[in-house]
Amino acid sequence: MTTEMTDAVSRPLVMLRGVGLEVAEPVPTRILHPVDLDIESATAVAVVGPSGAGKTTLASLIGALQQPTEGSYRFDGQEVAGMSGARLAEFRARDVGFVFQHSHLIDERSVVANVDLGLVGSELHRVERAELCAAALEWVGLATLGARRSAFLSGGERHRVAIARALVKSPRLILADEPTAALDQETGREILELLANATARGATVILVTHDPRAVEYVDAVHRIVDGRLTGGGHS
Ligand SMILES: Nc1ncnc2c1ncn2[C@@H]1O[C@H](COP(=O)(O)OP(=O)(O)OP(=O)(O)O)[C@@H](O)[C@H]1O
Repeated sequence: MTTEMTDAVSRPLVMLRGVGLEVAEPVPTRILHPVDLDIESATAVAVVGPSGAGKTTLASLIGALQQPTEGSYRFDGQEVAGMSGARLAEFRARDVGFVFQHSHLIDERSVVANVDLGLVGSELHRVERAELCAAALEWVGLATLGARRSAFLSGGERHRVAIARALVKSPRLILADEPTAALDQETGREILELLANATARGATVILVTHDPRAVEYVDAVHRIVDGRLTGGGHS
């Protein structure tokens, strides 16, 4: 095997080297101290730590929702830090599926129409889109609810739809920020399990969470305290 091939096989999907964030306004503030972090492809990891520690900030840098003020961020070997706004938007649209604390569905639309929002910008034919949406809904266990108006769903069902919307384009990365915070215990577990199972589809899953149960579902846990990654471990 050539060196290049070995690199391609073994390199992490997400590779951060000295990635940090300092904001200038209203006063210069260090939000994230330089972080080195590798996340392997098709694994699930949790980012944990106290409130205000910098978990969401780290996730937003990995999801390219904002740019670091220093360091190198390689996604599958490609440098993301320093990409133009248009290329970042392309990267997010193609490679990242976002799941948030609240499901952010459009209540007036059907379940399947909400899932289809995950394909906005794709050039797929309507029939292919419908097939992908149906497959995503089946995967999250809602195959029979496609036509239902989203306003009539339970909290757990809404989250499943949000996960289907994130997964429908088969992104390589899924970023879930506090996905269980608004759910009861049992439903929270189901959602954690569903997200962790996305690794079987080849997705890499990052869970930002306060939920101590999340560690049971992931391959590694990374802890942030006061804007510093204090070490990670495989669970
Ligand atoms: N753009 C910004 N400008 C100023 N302060 C910021 C900015 N982004 C984040 N912060 C601050 O940085 C700190 C870390 O925020 P972050 O949302 O990453 O924490 P967190 O660990 O996700 O917290 P929580 O668990 O409460 O959601 C907070 O004090 C937040 O107010």
